[in-house]
Amino acid sequence: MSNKAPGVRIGGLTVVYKTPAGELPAVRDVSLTLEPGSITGIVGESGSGKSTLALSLLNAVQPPGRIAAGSVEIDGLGDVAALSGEQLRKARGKHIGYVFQAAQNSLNPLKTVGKQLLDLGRSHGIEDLRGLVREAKELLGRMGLDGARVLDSHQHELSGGMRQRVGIMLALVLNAHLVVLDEPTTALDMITQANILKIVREVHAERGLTTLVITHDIGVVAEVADRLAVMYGGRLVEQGPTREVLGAPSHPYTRGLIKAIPRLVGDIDEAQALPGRPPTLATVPKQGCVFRERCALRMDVCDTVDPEAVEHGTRTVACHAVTVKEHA
Ligand SMILES: Nc1ncnc2c1ncn2[C@@H]1O[C@H](COP(=O)(O)OP(=O)(O)OP(=O)(O)O)[C@@H](O)[C@H]1O
Repeated sequence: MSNKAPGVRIGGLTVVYKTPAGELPAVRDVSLTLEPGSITGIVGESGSGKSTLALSLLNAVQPPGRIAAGSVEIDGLGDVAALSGEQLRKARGKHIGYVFQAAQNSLNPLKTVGKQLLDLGRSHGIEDLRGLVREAKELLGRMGLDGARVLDSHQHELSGGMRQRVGIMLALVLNAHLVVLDEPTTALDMITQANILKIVREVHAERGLTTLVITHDIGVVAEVADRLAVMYGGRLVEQGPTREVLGAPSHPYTRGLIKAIPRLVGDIDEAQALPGRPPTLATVPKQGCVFRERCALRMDVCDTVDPEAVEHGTRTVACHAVTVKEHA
């Protein structure tokens, strides 16, 4: 991979998990482009398939899951869905930096953070390990931590929020140009969360990265993401420039998500929770629109035909009601 921000093209991606009821899709026919140098936010409620999509970028979906269809083309790496073994190991870390959702608990409890950093560096053939440590301290310092102390600590000596920052440091320290952050700041209070995301944005700009941030909280990405992609029941229901999506959401689900966040609505009394619950793998409708059970705009066609993602200007929306309105 060259030394600049890669573009990523996810095409027709379907990822299934084996369940007692057979193989069921957690991500279904998702197409999404990450433009080089952009920050994309993926939002959606729990179970919508966000983490599964993120894992697919590293071809790291584990059994009982598998990529059943589609491709993930990353500039300089090719289709990662077709990579395996050593090629894949090298790509992770050095070309694709990542923090997985459980990062707070994924450190080795028996080794100090510094020892784990050196292991990471060695496993990727880094010769200048002193430089690596310097870089790690610098990143931790920027995130408000005492770098030397953190590197000397074991996992149990760090709070959840500190561990999350360690996770972000590990994702950035090898200088990968594609960075995937899955719920990177959930253990932090709101102010620290905002600060950390500001730093992520700064590092992103300084290094010229392509970044993907995954969260259930649309407010988290509102300030950092250039583009937003909204997932529901394994489908990508709306995507477009953040300002446009937040300012004038098209899909009824996006509207519901935004209405539910007091700090986006501006007034805590006006925030309204979206009624109903998101589907699970077993309850996602097999035909028709996945959102129809909770949708105020439901029409007959929604019960039988899954809406295609249709481009409306800079926006892509998968909703029959929106398509009908646009063409009226
Ligand atoms: N190993 C697995 N086996 C079976 N089903 C799974 C497995 N991992 C995830 N799933 C299911 O796939 C669906 C998508 O899960 P995923 O974790 O990708 O969603 P998510 O949007 O990231 O949610 P969360 O924020 O809660 O992690 C869910 O219904 C989940 O229960």
